[in-house]
Amino acid sequence: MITSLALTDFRSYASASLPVSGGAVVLHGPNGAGKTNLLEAISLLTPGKGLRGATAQEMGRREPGEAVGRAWAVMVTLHEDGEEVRLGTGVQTPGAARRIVRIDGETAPPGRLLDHLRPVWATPEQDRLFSDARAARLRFFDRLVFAADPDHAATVSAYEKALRERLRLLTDGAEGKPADPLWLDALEARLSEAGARAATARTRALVALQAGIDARGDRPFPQADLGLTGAAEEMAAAGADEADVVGMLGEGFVRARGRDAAAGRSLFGPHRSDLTAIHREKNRPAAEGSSGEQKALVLNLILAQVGRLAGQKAQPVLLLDEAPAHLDEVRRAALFDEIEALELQAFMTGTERSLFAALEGRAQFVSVEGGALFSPSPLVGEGGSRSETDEG
Ligand SMILES: Nc1ncnc2c1ncn2[C@@H]1O[C@H](COP(=O)(O)OP(=O)(O)OP(=O)(O)O)[C@@H](O)[C@H]1O
Repeated sequence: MITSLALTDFRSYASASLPVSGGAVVLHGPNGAGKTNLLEAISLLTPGKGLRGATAQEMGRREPGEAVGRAWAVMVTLHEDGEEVRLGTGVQTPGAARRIVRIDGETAPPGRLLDHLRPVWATPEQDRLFSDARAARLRFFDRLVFAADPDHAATVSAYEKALRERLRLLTDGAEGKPADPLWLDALEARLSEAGARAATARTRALVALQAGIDARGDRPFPQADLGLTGAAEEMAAAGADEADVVGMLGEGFVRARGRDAAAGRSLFGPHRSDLTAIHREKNRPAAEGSSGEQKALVLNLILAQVGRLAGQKAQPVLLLDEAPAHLDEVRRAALFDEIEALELQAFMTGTERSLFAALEGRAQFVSVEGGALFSPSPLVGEGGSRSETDEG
């Protein structure tokens, strides 16, 4: 459980800190107050670019007129099996491109964060997840996969790195410098192995997720029948050996060389796989659903996933940006009840406190305004009041 949070020169925050209670934390305040920035900060305590998909440079605070973002830091303290663990991330020089990760003060590879915390998020961008571009949907799904299967993050990033290198080699070749065939073979071998591993992990996660969704039939959220497109995923789902998937991908990459070089894009491989969903009750593709329906489908998927992770040492933490605003009252109440029932830690944003009326007395309410955080409400289980203000 996250017990405190501190930000330094992160986005709109010069310096802010917040003691956090377990369960639901409601961040409310006007547009532009910094609510999403706070969720983004927590989303950086997992490998990747966080919930905005932004670069480390964009995250450093800039005063008007400043061209380069400052050095920034995000720190959280966790309670884990009775022990305190400190996770931190940030950059030490203004404008640095690569953020570093610290666990209990020691520099650590980002993947180690997943030993402690598994943030899962839903943002307004996902309201059109199923009708949106394929790449965004696959990224969303991959994140759900690696919340339960940390190795998947490393697999996907190794795959993407090899894919970029192969394309560079092929496009250099198209400009007259022939690609070194041995290097190309080596890259494609690496790609095929990582690609097969990723496809297998996705397929396994899909089965588990679908089971989780099916077990949630009594909830007032729409259910999805999920599927994965992509030759590698289809082979994995049919029970093929991973070695056979590696072989199929290897041949595919060789065949695609000329086409990829001409197009300047990688047109073959499991980076082009897709998550499909049928709205079960309506028996229609989720892509045709309204944004409210898509949001509810996405939340059901996320809740099924965090439900699987709840109670494990590496704790799931749910980050819901403006989710309640997009749900009707019944689903909103169901969401809040579920967060409580699963004993999840969840940070939720909304412009109006009234959207969270059902949580009054059951959650920590934090008012966010102008880069400052204020939490005057009595905290659940503590009987007293606690307040915290920081300069913005
Ligand atoms: N690097 C940065 N330096 C300084 N300010 C920043 C930086 N990046 C973003 N901001 C500011 O943060 C504010 C946006 O904060 P955020 O997105 O968290 O708002 P919000 O409270 O979620 O608003 P909404 O309700 O509209 O979604 C904007 O005013 C933006 O200018």
